[in-house]
Amino acid sequence: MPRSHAPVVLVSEKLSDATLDVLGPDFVVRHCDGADRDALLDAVVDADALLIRSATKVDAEVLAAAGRLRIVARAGVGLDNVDVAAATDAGVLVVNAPTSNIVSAAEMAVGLLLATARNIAPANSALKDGEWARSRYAGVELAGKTVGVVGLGRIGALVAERLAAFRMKVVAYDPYVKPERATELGVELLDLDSLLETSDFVTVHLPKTPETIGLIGEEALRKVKPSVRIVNAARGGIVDETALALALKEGRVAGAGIDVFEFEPTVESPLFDFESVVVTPHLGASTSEAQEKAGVSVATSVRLAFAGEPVPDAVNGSSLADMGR
Ligand SMILES: NC(=O)c1ccc[n+]([C@@H]2O[C@H](COP(=O)([O-])OP(=O)(O)OC[C@H]3O[C@@H](n4cnc5c(N)ncnc54)[C@H](O)[C@@H]3O)[C@@H](O)[C@H]2O)c1
Ligand SMILES: O=C(O)CC[C@@H](O)C(=O)O
Repeated sequence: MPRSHAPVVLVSEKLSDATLDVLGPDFVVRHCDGADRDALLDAVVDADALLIRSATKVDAEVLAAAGRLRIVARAGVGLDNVDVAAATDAGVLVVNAPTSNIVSAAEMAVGLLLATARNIAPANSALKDGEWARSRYAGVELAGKTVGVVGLGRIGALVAERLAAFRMKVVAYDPYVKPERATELGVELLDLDSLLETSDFVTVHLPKTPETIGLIGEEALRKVKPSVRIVNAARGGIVDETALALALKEGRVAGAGIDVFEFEPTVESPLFDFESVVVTPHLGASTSEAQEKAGVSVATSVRLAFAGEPVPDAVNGSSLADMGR
């Protein structure tokens, strides 16, 4: 492809160097800050492809500004920041990298769960502040406890396998999963209420959809054991932060591990008031391995698309030709 005719790829978030290596000289790569709305709206005007992570919101306004756009490639799993229906209407192919960061996300959830069980974060802070507080930070074991996995998809299944190795009983709620899959994983499928009533830990691995927003909210949090610890490394808003803060305050929940927030980026949440809550700034996919896989995956998809080939990870068609491009 001669450089003067090379498609313009707009990269709106930090992606791995491997992403750019895969694109190579066949593409003109430009960068902008996808979280800066005005900068994004300006830069997208002459982009043929847009490469994003979770902080760039691709909605109808961005798609309308993007006169030449043919593909949006999400270097990760969640597509809640992309209006896929509007992209389809605009003839824009949407792809993600659905397996790139699942191991990292699962390991993060297990890490948060262990951190909440053993008070690792507050004990660390207290000791560094000069306090040797052994009795204050006594915790609980995982072995013999029940963990409820809400959403038994790719990440939920990896979490289930890992927590079974800690000798936990694993139960799950996922009305869309095949019972044979649960059996294969050694997981008992339950309805949501039974999971909430019986679990010592609850870990959420759902996509953010109108159905899942607030699923773990006031009503659900009135059904849990007071000793429960809740982990959300899926999406902010699936666990309602205000309802969780109230449940913690009233002693209806013992602790939580939270990687994702309703509004991101944020430096405020009612959950920050609780020592029993460990928080991280959406780090589930932030490992060198996951970022390399995600970047290579989306760059490969972009190459395939512009070569007129089918793109296996496309979610609203299979090639640019399918989108009338
Ligand atoms: N913290 C992070 O950095 C990070 C990293 C990767 C993914 N994620 C999030 O994790 C989510 C899950 O990823 P995945 O790869 O496991 O997705 P997946 O599609 O493989 O699994 C999601 C599961 O949720 C189930 N589900 C959907 N709607 C449901 C509902 N209303 N009730 C119960 N179950 C429902 C589905 O049947 C599916 O089994 C992603 O959508 C993304 O938002 C976060
Ligand atoms: O872009 C990120 O770093 C987060 C990705 C993660 O939340 C996902 O859904 O894949």
